[in-house]
Amino acid sequence: MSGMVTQPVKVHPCDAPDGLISIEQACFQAAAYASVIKEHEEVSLGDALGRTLALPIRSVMPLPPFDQSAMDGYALEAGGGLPSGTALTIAGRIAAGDRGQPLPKGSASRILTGARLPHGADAVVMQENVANVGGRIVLTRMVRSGDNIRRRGEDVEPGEGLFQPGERIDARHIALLAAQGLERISVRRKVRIGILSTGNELRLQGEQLTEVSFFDSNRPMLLALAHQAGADVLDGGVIRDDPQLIAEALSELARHCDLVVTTGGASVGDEDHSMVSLARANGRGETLKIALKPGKPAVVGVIGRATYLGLPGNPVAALVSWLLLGSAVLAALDGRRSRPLPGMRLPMIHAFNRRAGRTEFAPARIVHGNGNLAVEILGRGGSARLKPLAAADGLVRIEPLHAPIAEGDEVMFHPFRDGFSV
Ligand SMILES: Nc1nc2c(c(=O)[nH]1)N[C@H]1C(S)=C(S)[C@@H](COP(=O)(O)OP(=O)(O)OC[C@H]3O[C@@H](n4cnc5c(N)ncnc54)[C@H](O)[C@@H]3O)O[C@H]1N2
Ligand code: MOO
Repeated sequence: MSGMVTQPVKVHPCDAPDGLISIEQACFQAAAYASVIKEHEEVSLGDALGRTLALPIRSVMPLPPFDQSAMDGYALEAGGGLPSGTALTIAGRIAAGDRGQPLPKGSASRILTGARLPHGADAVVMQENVANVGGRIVLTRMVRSGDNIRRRGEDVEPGEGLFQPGERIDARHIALLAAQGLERISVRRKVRIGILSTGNELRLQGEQLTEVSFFDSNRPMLLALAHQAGADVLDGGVIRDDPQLIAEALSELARHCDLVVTTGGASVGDEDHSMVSLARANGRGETLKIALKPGKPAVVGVIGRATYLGLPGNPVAALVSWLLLGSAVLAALDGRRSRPLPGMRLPMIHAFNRRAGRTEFAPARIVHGNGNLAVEILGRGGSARLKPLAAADGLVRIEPLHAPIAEGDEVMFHPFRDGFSV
């Protein structure tokens, strides 16, 4: 994936059979229609999760803020080193949060983890490495200056650059910002995503089905994925296969959104209206044919200031296309680096026959084969099937030339998890 790529990606011939473009090229082309959201706002640290930093952040204080003990034990002056067998009298006790007293010469102070090192001490010996003998400690191993001390500023120096704009805030960033005492940060406005489904066959939940209709599942899925991605979401409903109606709905959503997503009508059938509707909405764009299975057809473009993504109608295709193209566009809108989906290589528990040519994604679950982890593909080839997708632990990604797949062959496995999306 490549949201922030600045040059076209070279397409390897193997990645692009029959004039299909590679996934990287498709992501680049989709992201090229998006420009970074300029507006930003201040939020409290408590509301910063999932937001994208708008301004750089420098440290305002050193971390740790003072020299402190890394262990429960005894603070002492080791100087050039104290050999095993050295005996020291115990003077005082300093717990975390105590001010403590300066260390008298030739003595050791009881100290607990996180407590400020007393004046005069330059090392801490762990309590496991001393013997207590009548109010004194006897070292049971050599202690050197600096042992078990966290130095002021060893983690963060004052004035050091911490984060650049485009950093997406998660719990780790919140921890560091909180340790700096920062209460509010500047983040970009949330991306606004409008989503609609197209298709005469589709009905909203609660509507009456006929013998030729069924319920729309893509729009609810994509609304959930957009929420998971931290966006503000607008529901554009279900629109009939009428380019004029679709164009009007697109224009309306584009007025309020940074990204408009449709599913259905991305392909070449008589009722595939994405491209025509885009033009009628005074947008511009292009149809992509991607070396991707499922998710070959997609339309990418722009309507006014909104980026447009026309995803294929088959539900698994819509999901895979969203995870690839959607994440590239969202990263570009958010001014973030688009990162690859997290994944790990795992062996297949079974053989899998397929045609070489396209990168293939398939729902899969993790199984324990001979005590090791392996993956099993679910619902073979069903890009319209929802149950295997819902039962899966993630998606396997099979490289274009990997065919057929033998039992034990390694494939990339991308786990589903909370926030799995973009
Ligand atoms: N002659 C060709 N036919 C098709 C091609 C092709 O290259 N040549 N590509 C196939 C592939 S691959 C896919 S994927 C689909 C993509 O088609 P569209 O994006 O035009 O989608 P539709 O035809 O409108 O729908 C496909 C399928 O998905 C169902 N669908 C659509 N929207 C929803 C929804 N919101 N919720 C649930 N299900 C939905 C729809 O009823 C169809 O069954 O085209 C192939 N054909
Ligand atoms: O996108 Mo289609 O088969 O590739 O489902």
